[in-house]
Amino acid sequence: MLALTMGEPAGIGAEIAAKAWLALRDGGPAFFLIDDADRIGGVPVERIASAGEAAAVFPRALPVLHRPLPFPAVPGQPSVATAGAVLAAIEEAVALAKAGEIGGMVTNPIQKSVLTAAGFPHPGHTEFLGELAGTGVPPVMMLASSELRVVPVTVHEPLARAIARLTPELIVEHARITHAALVRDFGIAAPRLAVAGLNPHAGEAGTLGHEDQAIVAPAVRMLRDLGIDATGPYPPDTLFTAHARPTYDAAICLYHDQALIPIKTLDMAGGVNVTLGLSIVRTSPDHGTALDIAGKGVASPDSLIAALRLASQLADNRRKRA
Ligand SMILES: NC(=O)C1=CN([C@@H]2O[C@H](COP(=O)(O)OP(=O)(O)OC[C@H]3O[C@@H](n4cnc5c(N)ncnc54)[C@H](O)[C@@H]3O)[C@@H](O)[C@H]2O)C=CC1
Ligand SMILES: NCC(=O)COP(=O)(O)O
Repeated sequence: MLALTMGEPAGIGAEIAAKAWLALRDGGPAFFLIDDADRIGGVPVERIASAGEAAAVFPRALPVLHRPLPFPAVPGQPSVATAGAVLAAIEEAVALAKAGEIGGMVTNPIQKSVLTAAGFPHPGHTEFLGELAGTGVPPVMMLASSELRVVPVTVHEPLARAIARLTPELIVEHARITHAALVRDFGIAAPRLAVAGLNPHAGEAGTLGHEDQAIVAPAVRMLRDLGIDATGPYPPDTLFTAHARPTYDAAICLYHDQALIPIKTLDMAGGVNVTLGLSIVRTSPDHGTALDIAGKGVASPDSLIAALRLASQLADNRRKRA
């Protein structure tokens, strides 16, 4: 059983949750929604009092752990007034996962600017979950699809600051956490990591920037010394071609867009965001709140369905290895 959080109530979360239930009600994986049950439309809904009731309900209705909003959300118009409920749903799913009542949690997208305005101190779920369910290593973001897995070493920060923060140690730490997760959660016995360069042509032997030789290449050497099958730095413009992708299990990328542009361009509908390095399983769709189409009935549930399926697989793999 998986828990799905409400995400931003003014976004597409409730709509894609209902559509995902329609797609999965026969074959699963089963999930329940933590949200205000009164605002879920278009599908049969049943309130549940606990996670344990969800499995029996799922084949006939979308099970909802009813957590009322302080006032009705207006599609496309997020409000700081619902921030408390949004964050409480995430905390409740984490608590259920830590208690072993669910196999994992899937998060609907949050409107980060609104949560920041409400005083939320984290850039996103990833860092918040690191605080709630960390394992002594930093939480690491992975975006995964059937064609590509990417891990950005730096994430939600201005690009200039991200580049200034890059060190061999930071790259090695992210690559090690990725390697461990590929073994434990994805069931890959000997993962191959490809490390992207930073500059055009991975620095062209130092003539187009020093970072590839001074920071990225030493990180790759350190990883190989640790027994990890890491190679690079690779010129970023050819690392994601159809020819290159089958040669590695995950690409370690140096900043947010280096990782997310290729995967969203290749497979926006099938891409899933996974947080590595947690004590629990967490996935989410790769897209955001889509305020521009909220309430219009046109949102695609495909990435959420992929996130639910992947969370279920990761939970199964963890159970088997435990
Ligand atoms: N895991 C999370 O909580 C995430 C949250 N966000 C947040 O979402 C908010 C909006 O971010 P944007 O950059 O505008 O990205 P976005 O993904 O919400 O929207 C980008 C474009 O894709 C379309 N789109 C997104 N999901 C769709 C779907 N399921 N079906 C059909 N069309 C879809 C939107 O209509 C829009 O035109 C921001 O606050 C951002 O921080 C963004 C990514 C992940
Ligand atoms: N751009 C990816 C993203 O915003 C996901 O963030 P998170 O909320 O999963 O940390």
